[in-house]
Amino acid sequence: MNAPATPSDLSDLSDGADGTVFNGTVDLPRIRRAVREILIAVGEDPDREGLLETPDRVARMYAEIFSGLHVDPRVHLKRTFTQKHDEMVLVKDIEFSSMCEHHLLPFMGKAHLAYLPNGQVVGISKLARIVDMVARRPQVQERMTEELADLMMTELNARGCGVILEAAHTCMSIRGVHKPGAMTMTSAMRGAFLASATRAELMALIFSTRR
Ligand SMILES: Nc1nc2c(ncn2[C@@H]2O[C@H](COP(=O)(O)OP(=O)(O)OP(=O)(O)O)[C@@H](O)[C@H]2O)c(=O)[nH]1
Ligand SMILES: [Zn+2]
Repeated sequence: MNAPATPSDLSDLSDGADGTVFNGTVDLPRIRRAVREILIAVGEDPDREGLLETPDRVARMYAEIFSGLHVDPRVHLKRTFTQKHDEMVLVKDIEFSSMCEHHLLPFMGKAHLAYLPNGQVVGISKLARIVDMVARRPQVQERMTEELADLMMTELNARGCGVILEAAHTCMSIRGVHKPGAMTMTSAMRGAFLASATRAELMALIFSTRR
């Protein structure tokens, strides 16, 4: 069996076997071939009119929703500016959708990102940008939560940070255990947010104003 292709393998290639061009990071022709195989395996006819373009659509879709594998979210946290503000900064209700690595089905919900600045703050949109980037990978919710916390803590030189994700997993609703409405909550606390008072303040800011 061939070793899985890495981004650097693919970035050297300009054309796929069927003459189409790679986007530099994702092997689109390979995905097309695989989707065609899946259609045959489930008993479909990939040559019927409605399915003719499906392998290509799915390939382009995966290139989009897994684009976070080929980018470094730290770029968004490089530009900080001096601002006296010793209290918590929280951006809450950042909507995201990601892909469960066990079933390749979406999980989607909201991310809440908070940090305690250390003389420098970052543009608030950048916190939403790192959520978007990290979300576009196959993963489990716990890892996504931890990665966001580590990114903020390290890149912002923060005194502390807290990340809370709440998400619905379609692998738990449309199949398997069939529990639509179940929400999975995960949190990752670093530095000053490990103190119960700071953690409690964060929870109150996120959840107490909700109807
Ligand atoms: N901890 C965690 N588990 C997840 C996440 N996404 C999916 N899962 C779970 O991953 C597990 C995979 O379990 P398996 O027994 O290997 O797979 P399965 O037979 O398809 O399991 P069922 O979903 O129970 O039908 C399931 O319990 C999923 O609910 C996630 O983000 N975090
Ligand atoms: Zn799943």
